[in-house]
Amino acid sequence: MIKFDNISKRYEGGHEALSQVSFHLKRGDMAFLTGHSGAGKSTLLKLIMLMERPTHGQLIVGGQNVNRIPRRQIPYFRRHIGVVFQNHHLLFDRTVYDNVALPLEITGMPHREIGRRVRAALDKVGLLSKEKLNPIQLSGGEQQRIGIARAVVNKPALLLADEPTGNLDPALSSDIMNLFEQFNQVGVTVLIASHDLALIANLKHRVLQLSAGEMLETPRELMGEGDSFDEYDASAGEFGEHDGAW
Ligand SMILES: Nc1ncnc2c1ncn2[C@@H]1O[C@H](COP(=O)(O)OP(=O)(O)OP(=O)(O)O)[C@@H](O)[C@H]1O
Repeated sequence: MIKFDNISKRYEGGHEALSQVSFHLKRGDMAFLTGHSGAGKSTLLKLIMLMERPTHGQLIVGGQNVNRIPRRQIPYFRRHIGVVFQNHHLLFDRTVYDNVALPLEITGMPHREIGRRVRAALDKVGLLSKEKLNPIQLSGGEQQRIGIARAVVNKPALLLADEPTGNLDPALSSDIMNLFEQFNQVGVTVLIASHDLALIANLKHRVLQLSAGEMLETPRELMGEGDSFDEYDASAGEFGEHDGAW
């Protein structure tokens, strides 16, 4: 699903944020990305979602060489990727429902289908009863769940998260990680950047560690192309009672 092959990234006028990073995350994998502040975690995620481009090396995401994806194709490429941020970027002048519906509205999906998918996503994060509220009326943990519902409403093959539990207490953080595990268990590939070493140690997933832009984990499974998005069967991601929506 994701294959970094000797990737380096140097920001304009800056130093090298990533140096010759290689790793392979296969379809259906779940991994954590750790490292000190400034180690390059956000940069690595930004390369995967094409918010930044590598300076050197080959990066394959969903079977596509990202260097060859033209700018106009980027919005279509991103539809396969759900992203969860620490500060969830919710719109506080819209309802919970509208926030989660946003990624579907821009695809021009029919309203009935949007309603079905939004409610399925809210159900997955346990917040179906809050759809009419404004996010400001929700707790920090609930707001983060809304951010997750919005990230998965498109049924992405790949879920990225940048410090998704940064503002939450340990119990809520653990709940949020359980949610990511549930999505992973139904086939979604998950990569989570996190500082929370205690939480990561408990969860026993693969850990990719960055230090000053270098990947410390011995690269595994570097051979072969990344798996393509096309092979991902979103219907395989079905769980819960929602009539086939997932
Ligand atoms: N747009 C940019 N322009 C120039 N330098 C940048 C830019 N974005 C990040 N950097 C630099 O690249 C390095 C890696 O930053 P990055 O945000 O990827 O680290 P991080 O591991 O996510 O850190 P944190 O945990 O603090 O968020 C840092 O030295 C940072 O200052």
